Amino acid sequence: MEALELGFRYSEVELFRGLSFRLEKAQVRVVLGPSGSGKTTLLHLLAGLLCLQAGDVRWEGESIRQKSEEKLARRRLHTIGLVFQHHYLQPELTALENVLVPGYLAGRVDTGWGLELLGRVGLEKQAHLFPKALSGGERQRVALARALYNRPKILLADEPTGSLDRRNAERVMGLMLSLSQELGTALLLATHDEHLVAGLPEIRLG
Ligand SMILES: Nc1ncnc2c1ncn2[C@@H]1O[C@H](COP(=O)(O)OP(=O)(O)OP(=O)(O)O)[C@@H](O)[C@H]1O
Repeated sequence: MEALELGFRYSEVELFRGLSFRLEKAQVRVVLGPSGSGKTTLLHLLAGLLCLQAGDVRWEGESIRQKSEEKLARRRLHTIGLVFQHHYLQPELTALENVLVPGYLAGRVDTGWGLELLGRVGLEKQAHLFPKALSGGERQRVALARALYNRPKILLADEPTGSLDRRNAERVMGLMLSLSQELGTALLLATHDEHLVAGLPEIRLG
């Protein structure tokens, strides 16, 4: 993924301008900046969820600028995995069914792979539980498994540990780093928590 001279403003407030960087296969970068500096906005632009103003975003060398909503949505399924501060699991689906949702959307459901991913995040025994029966850390681990189901090229994570205690935050962080390395997925992680990501290469806003 490539960001080329990205700029964005909400009316009078300019969040950033001339922001360029590349994310290669399995590369990790952290977006740091105070509250309101535009971390979420940047991730939404990179995911094609917000209209570009200045500059461009390229997925695997291809500009997303001219793509229709429909084309973008189809490409996004295989290109981008998303994890947010809130897990956004479907309450009426089990952990396994939640992990399989991107597979349904992409027309490629593989229960074995879903179970394997749940195993990788330490939740094989919870596969058939509903989200309400899981702890906060467990729900976020299901959300991570779901984000990786289609083997995306890039995982975009927006404050993914923001609602977890220290121990769970470190566990989710560790899993995100190890699984994305293993699958060759690049990771771009926005956070306030500088301690949790100390030593990782950063993009600083604000
Ligand atoms: N739809 C919108 N219309 C106007 N201003 C907006 C809109 N969405 C966000 N903003 C403003 O843009 C700024 C950046 O928001 P953004 O959510 O990207 O920041 P952030 O760095 O992710 O913040 P936080 O760390 O608090 O989540 C904020 O000042 C916010 O109020």
